[in-house]
Amino acid sequence: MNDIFRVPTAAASAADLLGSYHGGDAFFSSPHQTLLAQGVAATLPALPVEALADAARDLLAAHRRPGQPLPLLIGAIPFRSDAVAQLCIPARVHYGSGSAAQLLDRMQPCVATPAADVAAATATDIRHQPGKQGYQANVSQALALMQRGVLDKVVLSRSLRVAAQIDLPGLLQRLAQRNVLGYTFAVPLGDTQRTLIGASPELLLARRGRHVVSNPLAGSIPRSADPAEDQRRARGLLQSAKDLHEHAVVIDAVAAALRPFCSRLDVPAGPSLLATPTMWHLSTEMRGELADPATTSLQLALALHPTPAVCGHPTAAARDFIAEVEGFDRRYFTGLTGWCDADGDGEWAVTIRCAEVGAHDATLYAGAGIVPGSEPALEWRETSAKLNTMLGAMQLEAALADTPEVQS
Ligand SMILES: C=C(O[C@@H]1C=C(C(=O)O)C=C[C@H]1O)C(=O)O
Repeated sequence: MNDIFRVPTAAASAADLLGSYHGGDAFFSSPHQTLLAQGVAATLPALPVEALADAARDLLAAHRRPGQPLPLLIGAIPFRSDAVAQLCIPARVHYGSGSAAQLLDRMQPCVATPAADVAAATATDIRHQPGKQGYQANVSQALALMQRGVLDKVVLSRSLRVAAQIDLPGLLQRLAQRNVLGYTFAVPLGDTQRTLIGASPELLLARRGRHVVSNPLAGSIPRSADPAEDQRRARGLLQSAKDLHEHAVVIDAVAAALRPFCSRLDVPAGPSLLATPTMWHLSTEMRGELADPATTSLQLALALHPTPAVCGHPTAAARDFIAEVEGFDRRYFTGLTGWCDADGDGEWAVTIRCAEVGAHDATLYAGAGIVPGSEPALEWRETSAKLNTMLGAMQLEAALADTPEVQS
């Protein structure tokens, strides 16, 4: 777990900050620290991704004021390198400490709260892109390319558009309450009146001083409500040759990208299990020491992005295949969400288990890693289980179960 952050001056509890969130604020919580950011002091201009880290460093340096809190940038970076990042220096940042247990205690009343914030979304209000057949055909096509040696791994995803009016504070509270060990976020997307919101279990990169942590996840199976079956699935995942290969592809790529920045990098010999309320994942936490303490968390995160956990391997072939077959724009899904301060410290989560929420609709996303041995029907089921993180918090699980496969 990312435990390199200890809140220096805890002005509020994480639960207080969650209770203070309003649409238009930015919110980011990890298991050890919570940030609530309000207002905008400066916005990073639209830039090619290669220019982002230097521009961020310059903007943050220009906003350092003696005697004032350290400025930070918070926001989201899209999956594609040619799309626009949403990063700003907020006018005010409130820091909260908060263990998972504290959040749980404080948020318990939410469990009993009825779904007053979702305006009766009905089955016909849900649009799949692609639908089940199309998604499974994409998986089959990827497997054929793998047989020809063109691809080693590719992550194929799908989206769901739900017509509903969603109360963002209520949704954020339920996401945080249900995913206390993850990274819960809300980022306003410029002046579009849309918000990126989610609860990711995956830490791409955290840096504090010289210490860096990365915790990639890859290789997954849905949880079961039956405890014995749940344990059987977890044990099976840890022994599955297909999933261990899918995981190793990611760990090798992340370690190779991080190593040039580090004087030391410790990579465990094999993965462990990580549980979310909906999924089991194979997880490897690597820790290192930076060779050059001037390397920022944003610079490191961009050097790792996109890992084969969200794109594939080789990267360029996987990216091309995704653009060709997926049939929708991922936008911020499978990008990065987090923050970086003027000292270069920061936390960047992989933007998954998320939705883009507008005034009258939300688009939800989920993907799954495809490697030789993957089965199209099981990958569809895996992505459905991943969608349940958001659908559950929106209290729409039942609506999805009832819906016919309506494609947009
Ligand atoms: C792409 C997603 O998840 C990614 C893919 C995983 C997998 O295929 O096993 C696991 C975690 C994430 O790295 C998603 O949740 O949408």
